[in-house]
Amino acid sequence: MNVSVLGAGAWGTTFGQVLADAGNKVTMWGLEPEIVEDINVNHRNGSRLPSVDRLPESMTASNDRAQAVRDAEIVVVAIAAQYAREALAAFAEAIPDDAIVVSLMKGIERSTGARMDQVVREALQLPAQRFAAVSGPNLSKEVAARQPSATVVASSDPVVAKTVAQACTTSYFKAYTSPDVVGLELCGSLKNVVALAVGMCRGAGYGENTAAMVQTRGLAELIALGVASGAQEHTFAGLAGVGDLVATCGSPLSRNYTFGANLGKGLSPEEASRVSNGVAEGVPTTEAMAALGKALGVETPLATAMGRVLNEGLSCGEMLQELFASDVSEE
Ligand SMILES: NC(=O)C1=CN([C@@H]2O[C@H](COP(=O)(O)OP(=O)(O)OC[C@H]3O[C@@H](n4cnc5c(N)ncnc54)[C@H](O)[C@@H]3O)[C@@H](O)[C@H]2O)C=CC1
Ligand SMILES: O=C(CO)COP(=O)(O)O
Repeated sequence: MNVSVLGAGAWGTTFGQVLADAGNKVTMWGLEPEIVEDINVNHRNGSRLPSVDRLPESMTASNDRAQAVRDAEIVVVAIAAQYAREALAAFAEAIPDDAIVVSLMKGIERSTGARMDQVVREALQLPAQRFAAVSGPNLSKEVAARQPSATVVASSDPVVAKTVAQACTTSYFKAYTSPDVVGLELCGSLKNVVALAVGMCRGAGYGENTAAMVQTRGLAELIALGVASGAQEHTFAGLAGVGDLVATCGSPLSRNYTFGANLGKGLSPEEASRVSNGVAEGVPTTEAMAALGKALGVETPLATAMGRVLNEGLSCGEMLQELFASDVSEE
């Protein structure tokens, strides 16, 4: 198939390689002219994905929006979540009327509280049947090294989910399908907030018990928010839920975990941001997660405490005390 990938960051480029390995013709669109040139001339993305020496020949890149999506049967979006709406508006006229649009993004829009399925569909005036979301335990460097990994493709249309899953299936990358778009979106975006908190505990020097406590209580928050939003509970027990939580909360390859670890070591959010290699989506999503909890009447002690870390400079010890402050209650 002809597939266009909008956003030539670490994951956009890695997923482009997966699609090319699966036999598709892949056109990347990148904002940065030097990245587009690097892909076309050197078959590399040295700034965002330096671990890959040579990208497949069937991957090319363009700065020209109309040219990048002209023949697309599938358009994949991998842009930092807070900029997605504005960036996509510029593609609205150019994307072919029958193309499927796939979001790889894991964030909540801070200014509106919208999930990425909502942002993409609003920005492109896209019916639900032409949308799919992809989410799972997919640390880009590991997938780029073609280590065996799996993901989930969710769409309200099972044919669309299957089409996208087939388009990104390779000998090392396995895609499962799901009808639960809302659950998948919430798993992918909200686990980043938990990864910030677990990373913070690790950076501060705490061990397995503390990390397990924060990760598990975080999962409980994800499930409560998901169920109140109409998601299916079992999505949270799958690859996109527990699977991605385990990968992201356990790896220094995760930007969210690393951002949190730097906070735990005593860096301010601004300092942690400066040394971050790529977008840490959990930072703007923290506020959105706490706001979602308020709107749905769901308690979000972890997101609320992490919000205070980011906005008021709470230390890791103070953040954990916030979690301990509630009355004795059933788990
Ligand atoms: N890296 C990973 O392991 C994974 C990342 N994701 C998600 O995929 C999304 C993209 O992540 P990465 O590519 O890794 O991030 P990155 O930080 O490497 O790249 C971000 C991309 O957003 C683009 N961008 C930023 N502002 C823009 C604007 N105003 N207009 C157009 N483009 C703009 C940048 O040019 C860049 O291509 C994020 O939501 C992330 O959570 C999902 C799974 C795995
Ligand atoms: O979502 C990811 C792995 O599944 C990537 O996590 P980071 O965005 O924290 O690097």
